[in-house]
Amino acid sequence: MAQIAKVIVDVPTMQTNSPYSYLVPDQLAQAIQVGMRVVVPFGNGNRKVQGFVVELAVASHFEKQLKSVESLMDLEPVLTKELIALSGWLADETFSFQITCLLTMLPNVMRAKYSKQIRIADSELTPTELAQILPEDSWNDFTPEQLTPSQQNALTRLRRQNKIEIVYQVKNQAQTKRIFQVQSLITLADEEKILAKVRKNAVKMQQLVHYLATHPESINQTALEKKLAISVATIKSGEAKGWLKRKQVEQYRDPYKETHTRTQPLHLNEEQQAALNQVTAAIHSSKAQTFLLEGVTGSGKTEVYLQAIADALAHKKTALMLVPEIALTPQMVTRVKGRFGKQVAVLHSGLSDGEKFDEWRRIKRHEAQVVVGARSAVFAPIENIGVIIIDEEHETSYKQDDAPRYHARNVAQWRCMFHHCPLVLGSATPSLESRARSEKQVYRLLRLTHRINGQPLPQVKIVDMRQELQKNGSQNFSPALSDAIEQRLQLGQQSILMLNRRGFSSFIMCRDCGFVLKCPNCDISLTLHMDSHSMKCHYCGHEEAIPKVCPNCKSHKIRYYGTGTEKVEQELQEKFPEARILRMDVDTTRRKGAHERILQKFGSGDADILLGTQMIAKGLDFPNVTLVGVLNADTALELPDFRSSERTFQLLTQVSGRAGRADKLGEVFIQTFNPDHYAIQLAKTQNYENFFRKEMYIRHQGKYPPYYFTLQITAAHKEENLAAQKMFAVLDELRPQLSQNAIILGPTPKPIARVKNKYYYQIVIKYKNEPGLHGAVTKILQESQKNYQKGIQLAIDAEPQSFM
Ligand SMILES: Nc1ncnc2c1ncn2[C@@H]1O[C@H](COP(=O)(O)OP(=O)(O)OP(=O)(O)O)[C@@H](O)[C@H]1O
Ligand SMILES: [Zn+2]
Ligand SMILES: [Zn+2]
Repeated sequence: MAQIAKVIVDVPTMQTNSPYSYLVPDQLAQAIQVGMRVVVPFGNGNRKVQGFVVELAVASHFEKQLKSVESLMDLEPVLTKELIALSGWLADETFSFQITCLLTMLPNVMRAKYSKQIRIADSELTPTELAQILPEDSWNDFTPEQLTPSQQNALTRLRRQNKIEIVYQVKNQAQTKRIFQVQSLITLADEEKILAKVRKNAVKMQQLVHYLATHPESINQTALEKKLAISVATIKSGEAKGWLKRKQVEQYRDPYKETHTRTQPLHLNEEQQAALNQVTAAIHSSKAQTFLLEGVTGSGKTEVYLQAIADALAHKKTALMLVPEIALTPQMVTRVKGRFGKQVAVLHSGLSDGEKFDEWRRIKRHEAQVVVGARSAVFAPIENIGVIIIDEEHETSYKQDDAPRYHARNVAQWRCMFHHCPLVLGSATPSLESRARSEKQVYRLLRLTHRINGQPLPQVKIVDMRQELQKNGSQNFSPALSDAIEQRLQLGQQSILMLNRRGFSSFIMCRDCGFVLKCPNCDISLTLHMDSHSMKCHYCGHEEAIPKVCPNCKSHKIRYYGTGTEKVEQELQEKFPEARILRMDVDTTRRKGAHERILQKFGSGDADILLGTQMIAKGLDFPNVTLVGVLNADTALELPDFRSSERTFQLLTQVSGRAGRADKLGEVFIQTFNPDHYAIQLAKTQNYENFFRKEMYIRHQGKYPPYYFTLQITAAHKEENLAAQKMFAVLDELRPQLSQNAIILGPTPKPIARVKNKYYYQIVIKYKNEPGLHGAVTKILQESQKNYQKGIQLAIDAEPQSFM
C-alpha cells in the first residue's frame, strides 16, 4: 500500500505550520522514517526544498496525485518523535513557524550548508563492499539526495546496523576526530613461539611482542608508541605479521579536557534531605510535578540537584540540567563532571560547532546520561528523562528574544509532562511568576533557609552616595568601601567588586537627591533619546523635554548615569597600588576560555580583587572571599521596565551571596543614590519573602505580571508610517476579539525606534482571561505572511522579558 509522508517544508517566504503531504516512492518505503530530513519539490517549476518528515501514513485514494518525496537527506532520523511533537506545540505557543522550531532544535552544523562524508565504522564491512554501493571517490563528499533510491536504501540499512557513519562537515569544523587503537591478537602462550621467529637484534619488535602477549586490552596507538618508544612503522609491521589489529575509532572533542577530581555525595543537612526526598519521590512515582527550590545563597542547592540526578541515574533514567549560559559558570560544570564524569555532556554557546556536534551525537547515541547546558540545551535529544533541573530559574537568559521566543522553563515543563518526571526550579531569588505559582500550589515550594555550616548571610551596609557626593565630590569608591578593601588586602582575604553596567546612560538622575524622571501615566522612568533630544516613555509614548535642573530639588547636577569597568580598574589600581586586580567584563572575556582562566586565577589566590560586571554575580563559590562591593546599585533600578525592582533585588542578593560562604564571615557594601528604595532596603537583609510580598503588591496595583498576562506585538518597516499603520490595523482587528478587561498600551514606537534603518512600532496587551486572543493573534500572523513581500515584519512575543 502506498505511503505518504507529511513534511514540514523549509520555505522562508511562505512559511506554514501545516505539513504538506508527499507520496513515498516504493524504493524509499523501507528507508524513510519520521524525524529524517528529505528533499521535496515545492510550488510551481518544481523547485526543490528541504523538509522534515513529521508523520508517515497510508495513502488514501485521492492522494495518488500527490508529488513524491525526491530523496532522503539523512540516513537516520535527526529528531526524535518527542521533539517533533514538541516543535508543533512550541510553534503554537510562541506564535512562530514549526520549521523555525525544528531548526532551532538541531546543532548548527546541521542547519548550515555542509558536505557529508561516509565512513566505515565496523571492520566487518569491507571497503570493497561499500564501494559496490557508493563509488569510493564520492565517500568524502556525497549528497544523499542525489543517490538512487536503492543506494539510499542500502546505506540506510548499513547505518542502522552501525556499519557506516555519516560525518557532517562545515568549513572543516564538524569533522569527527579519529585515532588509532591497537588491539593485541596474541596471548602469553604464543609469546615464545613468536619470539623465536623474531631476529635477535630486533629489540623493538621483541618488546612489542612481549607487550602484546601480556596486554589483552586495547591501547591508544600514540600511547603505545610513547610507552615502548617505538615507531608507527614497528606497530604496522606487527600488524602485517598478524600480532595485532589497528582499528580507527572516533574520539570526541572534549571541551573540558582537564580530568575532574571525582567527588562523592555529601551528607545532606535536614533541609536538603527533606527537599531531596520530595524530588526523588516524584522521580520514583513518575510524576510530572514542578518544584520550586527556594534556597538562600550558599544553602547547598547544587548538592540537592546532584543527588536528584544521581537518583534518576540509579533508576536507569537520564537527567537534564539547565544553567544560565554555562560559560559564565565553569564552576558548575566542574561540579557536575566531578560527580558524574564521562556520563555528562555539556552544551553551550561557547563551544565550537564541532564540539557542539560531538556532544549532541553523544547524547543521541545514549552515551551521555546527564546533559548540562544553557537555554537551547532544553532541546537536547535526550530520552527517558528522570528529572529536569533549572538552576537560577529567575534568569532572563532563559527566554530567547528571537523567534521562536520561547522560555526554557515552559519547554522543560512540556518535556516533563511527556516523560512523567519532576522539574526542579532552583533560585535564591525566584522569579515573581514562579514564586506566585507556588503560592497557588501549582508548584511545590521547597525551602533551604540557611547556609551550610550554619554561617549567617553576610552583613550588608548601604552607602548613601548622595551624602558622599556632598562630602567628597563625585567618585566611585566611598571611604567606607575603600577601608573595607584595604582591610582585606592586609588580612590576605579576597574581594569581589561589581560595576553594574546594565542600561547605562539611558536615563538621567539627579546626583544630589537621586531623583529620576518618571512618566506621569505609567510610573516608569523616562528614557533619554539623544536623536530627538527628549525624554520618552516606552510604554505609553509620553514625551517631554530633557530637564536642565532637577524638578525635585532644583539642583543642576542632573545627568546621565554610567561609567566603564576599565576606568574603574585604573582608579582602583591607583588607590591600591599593591593590589592584584583581575577585571572581568565583555572585553576581557571575549577569547575562548578567558572566563575560566580568570576565575581559576582568582580561585587559586593569584589575585586580591575581582572587578567585574553582572557576570560575576552568579554561582561563584570562593571560600576566601569575605568582601563584596557594589559600586552602583542604581542602574538596573532605573531602567524603564516594570521588572527593574525585581532585577535589582535579585542582582544585589546574588552578588552579596558571594561573600562569606565558608568559615569566614562576609561583609557587603552597596553604594546607591536611592538608599530608601525598597528593593535596596530589602536586599540589605536578603529577605526574599518580604521582597516578594512587597513587589506582588506593587504589581497588583500596576496591573503587571504575575497578575496579568502580557503579549507584545511589534511591526517593523523601512518606512515609519507603514510600521505605525500596520500596528493600528492590527489593533483594529484585535479589539473586537478582546473583552473590556484587556488593557492595551500603544501603539507606540519602540524605545530604540529605528534599528538597521527599520522602524519599530509595538502594542502591549495586558490581560487576565482572553480566550479569543490566541486564535486572533495567530490569524493576524498568518495573514501578515502575505504581506511579507511588502516588507512588513510582524513579531509576537508572549510574556516578553521587558517592553523595551
Ligand atoms: N550537605 C553539605 N555538607 C557540607 N557541605 C556542603 C553540603 N551541601 C553543600 N555544601 C557546600 O556548601 C557550599 C555552598 O553550596 P552551593 O554552592 O551548592 O550553594 P547554592 O545554594 O547552590 O549557592 P548559590 O545559590 O549561592 O550559588 C559548597 O561549597 C558546597 O560544596
Ligand atoms: Zn507612560
Ligand atoms: Zn534633585
